[in-house]
Amino acid sequence: MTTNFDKALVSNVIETVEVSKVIDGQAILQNINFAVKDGSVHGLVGSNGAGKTTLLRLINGVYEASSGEIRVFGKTIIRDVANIRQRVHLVSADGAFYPGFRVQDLLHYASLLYDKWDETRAKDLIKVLELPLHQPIRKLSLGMKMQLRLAVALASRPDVLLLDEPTNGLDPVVRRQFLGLIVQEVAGTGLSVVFATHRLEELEAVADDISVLYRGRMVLSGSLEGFKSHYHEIVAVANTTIADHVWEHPSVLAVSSHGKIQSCIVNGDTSVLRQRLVKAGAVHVDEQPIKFEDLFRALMEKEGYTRDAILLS
Ligand SMILES: Nc1ncnc2c1ncn2[C@@H]1O[C@H](COP(=O)(O)OP(=O)(O)OP(=O)(O)O)[C@@H](O)[C@H]1O
Repeated sequence: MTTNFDKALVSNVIETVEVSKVIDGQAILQNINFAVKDGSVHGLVGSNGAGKTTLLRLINGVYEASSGEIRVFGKTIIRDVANIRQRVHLVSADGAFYPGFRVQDLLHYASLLYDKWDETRAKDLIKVLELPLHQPIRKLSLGMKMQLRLAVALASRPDVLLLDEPTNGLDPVVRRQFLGLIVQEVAGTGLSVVFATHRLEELEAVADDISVLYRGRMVLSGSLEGFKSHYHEIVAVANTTIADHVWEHPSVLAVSSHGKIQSCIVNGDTSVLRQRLVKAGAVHVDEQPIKFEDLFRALMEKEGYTRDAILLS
């Protein structure tokens, strides 16, 4: 039986409802609710080992959920993996390749595998990515292999592209080209993308929505615009250290101090805190937009995720 996908009827191309994954008795993901809007780029970030790859593998049907439900285009995926892989393409550095194949052999193989294979698109991509058609795949560099994976993925004309740390190993010029291709594809074809990465500045440039995982739990999910309008950085300059209790407010996510300059990340209205800071002796209080990277760090710190530097003697 094949699933009859009807993209036109759904606004979320991917939905996970209370999804958990247990491997060898270890809870890898717990009660994950995650939704990807049609035609959007959804960034997936988190600490190392948070469960990003596992979530992508669940969506692509590599893994089966231990509990909960995964819907692709509104349909539960459980027993239709082959059909899903025609429409939901996972690109990751450890994806299987046939190292003895030449680039052109792989393209031929992919053309037989994918129903919607676009030969013209494949040739164009190989050309712009400057990939050597006659070279065995085992002789390609890490970055070239990733570019080949992207070319195969885009030429297979998926509805959803799952990218697992796709820009690892790419030089800055190729990385920019790679991101440009993704954005172009989303704008031109309505492709939806889930983009797992540690490069938060890349996500700020391309993502519509961002979800943050920490130790198998979803700690934040929403639109990048929404985060930017809700979270702000308050910077206070004071001649003395502002007492800890002044910063203690439910809206304050994290506080940091650099001598006379102290700052914090605030969720929501900043007016109460600003007044408290002035009362506590701040001579200058300023509010500025937040970078997602700073919000991410503050969230991780709040979750208790910190690392000390290794001191070498
Ligand atoms: N097949 C497996 N068997 C046992 N444990 C696994 C397996 N796959 C993943 N894990 C564990 O699940 C957790 C989440 O791993 P996952 O690769 O999904 O995280 P990630 O967020 O992609 O990490 P990173 O950013 O470091 O790539 C880790 O603790 C990992 O060791």
